[in-house]
Amino acid sequence: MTAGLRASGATRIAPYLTAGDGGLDRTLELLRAVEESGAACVELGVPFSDPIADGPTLQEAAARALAAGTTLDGIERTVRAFRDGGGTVPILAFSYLNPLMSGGSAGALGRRLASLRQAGFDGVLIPDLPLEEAPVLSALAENHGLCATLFCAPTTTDERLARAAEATRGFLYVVGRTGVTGANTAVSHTSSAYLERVRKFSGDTPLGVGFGIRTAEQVAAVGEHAELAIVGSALVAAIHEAGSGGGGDATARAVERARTFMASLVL
Ligand SMILES: O=P(O)(O)OC[C@@H](O)[C@@H](O)c1c[nH]c2ccccc12
Repeated sequence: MTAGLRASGATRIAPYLTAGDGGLDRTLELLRAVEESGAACVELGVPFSDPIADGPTLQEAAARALAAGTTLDGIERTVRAFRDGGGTVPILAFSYLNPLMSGGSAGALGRRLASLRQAGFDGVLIPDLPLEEAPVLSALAENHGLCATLFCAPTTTDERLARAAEATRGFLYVVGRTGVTGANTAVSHTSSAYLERVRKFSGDTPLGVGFGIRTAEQVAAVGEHAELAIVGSALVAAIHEAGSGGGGDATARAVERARTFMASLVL
């Protein structure tokens, strides 16, 4: 995955989708649509009742997905169906720790990582994983053939940035600003000083910048320093808006909106 990102040259888009928002059948079609739209990789969000780092848009999307009965097993079946249908875009399970550990008994996390891999996931992104626990989790993920992608934020000290950059796999997720996710609190730019500081520690590791990105201009600005622009809330909101309400084929409208939104991110 890393080699592909570095080699491609241009900034690429990593869309975030909340799995099960609108139902898992819709998620399957959205995966196909974003792959066809040129996504570099997909963050597939596992809905959770207490998503502490998420703003209102993604909280609501998670609540809708849970209300629709979405489970991690169901999400795995969806990714399996996507792979069986020939889908190749890398998919990262974006999940808080709790759903991954909910098997209860010792070894539940390892079993879950194994089944994610079997389903066709390539990696995991766990926003509430403490850096102190990352080496253990990363080793476990690696044993199961998954990469564990770690985060840094503007408040991360140099010392912790060095550790995160060293331990991350795939890319380093650079949280663009403090606060929670959400396109409505977009910053017009993430300071170059911050991204240059991150780059000092990350070397050749690709950087993925996320939080508040919703326009092609922002994607281009991010592209001066990073390989990936991660787009969550704005895309999830656009899809939901197009796909809710009755009449006609709501999923077809949602999927079409995902395509036009992805296209709108390219200058
Ligand atoms: O929604 P935004 O502002 O576009 O930000 C990306 C984001 O959605 C995704 O990467 C994400 C969803 N939940 C998170 C929790 C923490 C960090 C990142 C995330």
